[in-house]
Amino acid sequence: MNRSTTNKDRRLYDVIVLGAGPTGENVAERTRAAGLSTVIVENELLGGECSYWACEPSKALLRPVLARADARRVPGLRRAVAGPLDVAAVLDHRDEIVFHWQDDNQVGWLDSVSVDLIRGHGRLDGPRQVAVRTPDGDTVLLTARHVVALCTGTGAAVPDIPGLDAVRPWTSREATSADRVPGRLAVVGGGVVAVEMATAWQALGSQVTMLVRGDAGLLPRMEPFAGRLVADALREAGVDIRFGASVASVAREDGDVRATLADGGELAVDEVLFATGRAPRTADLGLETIGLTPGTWLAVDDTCRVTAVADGWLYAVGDVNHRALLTHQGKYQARMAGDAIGARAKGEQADETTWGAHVATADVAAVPQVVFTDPEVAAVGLTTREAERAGRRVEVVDYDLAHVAGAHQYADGYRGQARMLVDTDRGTVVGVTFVGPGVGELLYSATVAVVSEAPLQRLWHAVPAFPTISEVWLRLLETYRDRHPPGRS
Ligand SMILES: Cc1cc2nc3c(=O)[nH]c(=O)nc-3n(C[C@H](O)[C@H](O)[C@H](O)COP(=O)(O)OP(=O)(O)OC[C@H]3O[C@@H](n4cnc5c(N)ncnc54)[C@H](O)[C@@H]3O)c2cc1C
Ligand SMILES: NC(=O)c1ccc[n+]([C@@H]2O[C@H](COP(=O)([O-])OP(=O)(O)OC[C@H]3O[C@@H](n4cnc5c(N)ncnc54)[C@H](O)[C@@H]3O)[C@@H](O)[C@H]2O)c1
Repeated sequence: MNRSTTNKDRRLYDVIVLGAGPTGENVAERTRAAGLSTVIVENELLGGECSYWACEPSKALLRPVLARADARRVPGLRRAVAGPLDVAAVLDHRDEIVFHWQDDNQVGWLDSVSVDLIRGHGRLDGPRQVAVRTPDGDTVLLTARHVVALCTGTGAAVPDIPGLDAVRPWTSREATSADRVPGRLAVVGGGVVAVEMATAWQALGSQVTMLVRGDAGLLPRMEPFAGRLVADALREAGVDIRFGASVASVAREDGDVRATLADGGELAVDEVLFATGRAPRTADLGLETIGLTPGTWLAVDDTCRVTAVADGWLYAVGDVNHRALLTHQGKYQARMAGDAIGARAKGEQADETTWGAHVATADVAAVPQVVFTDPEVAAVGLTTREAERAGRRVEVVDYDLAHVAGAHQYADGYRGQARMLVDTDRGTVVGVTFVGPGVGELLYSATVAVVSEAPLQRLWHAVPAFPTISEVWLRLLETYRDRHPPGRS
């Protein structure tokens, strides 16, 4: 007997959320807070990629690496931290941070906000309809009175290279959950996952080789000096970085992974990590039942409503809409979209004005990101290249962080760089990039400056404490002022 066709359970909710990553959880919390009955469907672990195979475990691996690097730059402390990392302790701590890949804590939280949970794989089955295949083979049919919110995130995108399946390469999942250190690790890609994981595994004992296609350098979406400073530091740490290196094929022979490069070169390693970007988890979501194409990113308006669907019942929030693939942006979108859903369900107009209560304006104007390498990279708003492409009139203000008193205190021989982009028409800050040890915690100040569109004249009154690295703000303002003395047109 086929239980899936006989054991059907039908339920009605105001809101159905597919995917209980950080985004889905926050959508559900907001729609519930608006008084809407809400169910969330999850087919792996509550907390999503971020909690178990992305942000949390990667930062648990990186924190000791960065803390040790910082300590080694403090006179009087260097010798105390000269030894290798305690790898077993680092991996144990990582396991604790991810709750040993158990989600009981999150289940308690969901209960506390009165959101129902159905475990299983959800698929759309026509407008406002969702069919959930549960782990025991039953099907639960859900109907949404108001909204279905797709928050299904992304998985690793791996290129179609001959031999790849047989090699069983690492993706971000293995790179964040591995329980032993490969002797030799190849990292394909030069983006954020690649640089963070190269930093972590090199420090944990692997000999890391980075294979980076093209000549755009590392972190190609950021200011070029960020990738240069990170590359310099990775090389000093012993990483072999090969630019212009494309992998043509891979094979596993006698336990080794052998990568053949497009230029004919070869590399033998114990594991290969493909850190080559993300793909939306929309291939098996039933998109075809509502006229959309499976496997595609879902384009949305600023309230996260899917633009290609009529009647406004479908939202796509977080990574899956491709606006900004970051946990904090997904949660921000979730707050805005969840409140918009609540308002619309009451028959009210959503506030869609720029920076309004129901729109994710920051996705296009002020996305903050910290890359947890040594040195850290912290950036928000436009880069110089993005400003040029958008035809924005900006002035670039650079400052060497090594000249800031707080940086001297922070580390002997501090190396770092800061860039501020000033909108010359409006006299406001539209982009900031900091590179250097400890700059991650400076980023919120830059985010507030960009989001508040505070005139530079007012920022002079935001006095940074002496002697902190945040005095770089004063130096950036002075640099700009000295180029534009009063009275000079
Ligand atoms: C290695 C790595 C490190 C990262 N580090 C950071 C960082 O430091 N800071 C940061 O801001 N971002 C970081 N990110 C990005 C961050 O992980 C994502 O932006 C974030 O997880 C997106 O959240 P989400 O809820 O949209 O999707 P996800 O976290 O992917 O969650 C989606 C959920 O939906 C579930 N699901 C999918 N399809 C279905 C279905 N059909 N039915 C039921 N459930 C389904 C999945 O099982 C999953 O639980 C990192 C990413 C990687 C890969
Ligand atoms: N600290 C953080 O905030 C953090 C950390 C990790 C990941 N993330 C987010 O997760 C997302 C995914 O990160 P990612 O590093 O996987 O993607 P990415 O898009 O940042 O980088 C992908 C890299 O792979 C390269 N690449 C793509 N296809 C390739 C191919 N076929 N062969 C060789 N190289 C190829 C690209 O040129 C690029 O260098 C990003 O949007 C990032 O913001 C954030």
